[in-house]
Amino acid sequence: MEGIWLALGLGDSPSGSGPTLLVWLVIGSATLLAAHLVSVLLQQLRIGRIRDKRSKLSAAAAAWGDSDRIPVTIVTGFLGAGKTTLLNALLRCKDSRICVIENEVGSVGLDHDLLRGATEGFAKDVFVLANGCVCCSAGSGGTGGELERVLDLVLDIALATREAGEPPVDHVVIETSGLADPAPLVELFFTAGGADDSSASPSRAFELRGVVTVADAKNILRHLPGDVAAAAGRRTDPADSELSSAWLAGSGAAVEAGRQVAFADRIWLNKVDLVGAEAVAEAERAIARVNPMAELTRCVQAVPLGETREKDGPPTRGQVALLSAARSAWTAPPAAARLAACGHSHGSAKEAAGCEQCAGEAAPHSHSATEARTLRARGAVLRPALEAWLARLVSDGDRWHRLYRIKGAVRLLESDAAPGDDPAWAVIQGVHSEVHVEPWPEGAAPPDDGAGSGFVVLIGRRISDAELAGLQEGLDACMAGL
Ligand SMILES: Nc1nc2c(ncn2[C@@H]2O[C@H](COP(=O)(O)OP(=O)(O)OP(=O)(O)O)[C@@H](O)[C@H]2O)c(=O)[nH]1
Repeated sequence: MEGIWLALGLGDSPSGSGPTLLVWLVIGSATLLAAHLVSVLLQQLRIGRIRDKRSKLSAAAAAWGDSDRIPVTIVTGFLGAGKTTLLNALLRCKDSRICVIENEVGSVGLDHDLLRGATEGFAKDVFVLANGCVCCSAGSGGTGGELERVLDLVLDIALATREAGEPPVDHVVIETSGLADPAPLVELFFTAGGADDSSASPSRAFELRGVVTVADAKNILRHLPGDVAAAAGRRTDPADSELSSAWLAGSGAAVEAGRQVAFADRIWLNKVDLVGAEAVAEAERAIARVNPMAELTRCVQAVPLGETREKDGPPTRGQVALLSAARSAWTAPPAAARLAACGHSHGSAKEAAGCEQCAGEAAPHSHSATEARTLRARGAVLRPALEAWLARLVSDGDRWHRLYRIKGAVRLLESDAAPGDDPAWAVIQGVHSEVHVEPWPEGAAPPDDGAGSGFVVLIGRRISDAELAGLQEGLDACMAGL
């Protein structure tokens, strides 16, 4: 044993302690190795199970007739444009069974709670993608991205309901996060649904009906690349070729907003109540420069102008028509344009030039330095203090420019609350300088944030740690009793 001790380079074995230490070293290494082997084995078993399931679903999808395909609509649009408002209306379509696949940005999700509130009493299914970015999780190959697994699940439900003779799934609506690039999603369905598709992947059971982009009439010019916006207004008018090359190169603060408009079949120009006629026309010109093919509809609360919708009533005829857009209404963009529009982070000039990853569907990428940061509520907050803090938050310096979206769920006490009163959950909704505290939707479950006391998610650019710490202090100061 002394010899081994010396061979290990540990010097002389202190009498009595050397062999014991060595034994512990050997036991420790063996335990680590065993744990690693068990984890690899479990992972392999899991992959095996997923592959098994996928091949069963693939076989079912291959036998699925063209007319049986489940229609899919992708609803996209920049942060705060009104996607959830539109979905809440669509989910009240009593006569059809709609599956919603919901994807959110931020470490704590909120939209699905709000959607669940809307689905109370209706036969709907809402799936939430745990991964922060639907465009990064789609089509990652192997056992499939997260979206594909959710589609597997929807297909499974569709097969089971069909066998049981229950009402079939009529439509799948995928709501992307406000920061998603819809291109990989569109490609997932485009490559899996065509008549020439021989891959028989489960996504063949779905048929993309269209991409609906909700645009915020008040803020779209801020989000589209500056040169596109400028060309739509009265300031400059660069030649079309210059404009499109600048846009395709990914200039501007939020290149995703440009892509969302670019991929649309239909554009819901929402929130026209917040701006004048000239600003609406300017927004429409900017949109048309990016995507002159899309059908454009002016809306308030995601309801087309000229239609009325009762609160909590069924969707309007125009809203329902969104779901029935024919597949022929859209075409995949030319590959060259997709590559040029990439704007992803590349590790090398070679990658950037060829960008094969970006031509694929699962390349992780940066979001123009846009990020979601979370503040934690450490207890119930007082409404007047919260409202004053929110007003300061969006009026301090240039912050409102950098903050695209504020979303939160807090437990709120009114100013006249008496000791012992229970706080009520409330929603914080903010888009740039506009921020409101709204009642929690009736029937919606409280958010599951782990701590149960609420949170505020800030989505924007250049939110430093120091700034975040200052904002956390501000929120802490809103706590009742502090
Ligand atoms: N004034 C006005 N407000 C609207 C309109 N449509 C929606 N809103 C409000 O705008 C805020 C954002 O709407 P959402 O439907 O949550 O937007 P979203 O696109 O789902 O937002 P993200 O999930 O952050 O991407 C909410 O407070 C809505 O009530 C509208 O037409 N006019």
